[in-house]
Amino acid sequence: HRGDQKPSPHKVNYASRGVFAESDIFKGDFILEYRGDLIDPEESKRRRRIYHNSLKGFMFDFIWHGKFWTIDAARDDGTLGRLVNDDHINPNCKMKRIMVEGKPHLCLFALKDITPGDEIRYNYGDADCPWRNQVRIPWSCIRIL
Ligand SMILES: C[S@@+](CC[C@H](N)C(=O)[O-])C[C@H]1O[C@@H](n2cnc3c(N)ncnc32)[C@H](O)[C@@H]1O
Repeated sequence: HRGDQKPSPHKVNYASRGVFAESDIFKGDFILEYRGDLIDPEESKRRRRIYHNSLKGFMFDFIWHGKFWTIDAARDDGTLGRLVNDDHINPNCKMKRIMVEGKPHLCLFALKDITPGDEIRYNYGDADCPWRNQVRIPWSCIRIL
């Protein structure tokens, strides 16, 4: 859905995409995975150098076994994880690191019951997210779990 077509309970008025519940989701439910390329810091740095600013906002940095990793979801593969927006004040879900066959996956779980029409949002973390200060710079947010 586009955020400007469906009313969001968060009342943030920016022209962008977001993810909205179509059915009931219950506290603790798995919602979706943040899918993309799992890359190391060197590759992450290389891609950040060549990416347009608008693509950098799809790079999700996290720490796993004491090392930095990135899931790069810049390529639009049709999955929804890359379209979920930030809410650092009252998020309704949380991104967690899940190990599957020795590799980390980023999975979103409901923090509370979510009803149809609610926008799905998680806290991007201690990130430098310009929109949190009401400054409209629509690019680059580095998330660190
Ligand atoms: C992973 S994308 C989320 C999907 C994005 N809204 C889109 O349409 O592609 C992250 C980007 O979404 C935007 N974004 C996420 N949360 C936001 C918020 N609370 N307010 C304004 N922009 C937000 C920022 O541009 C950020 O770099």
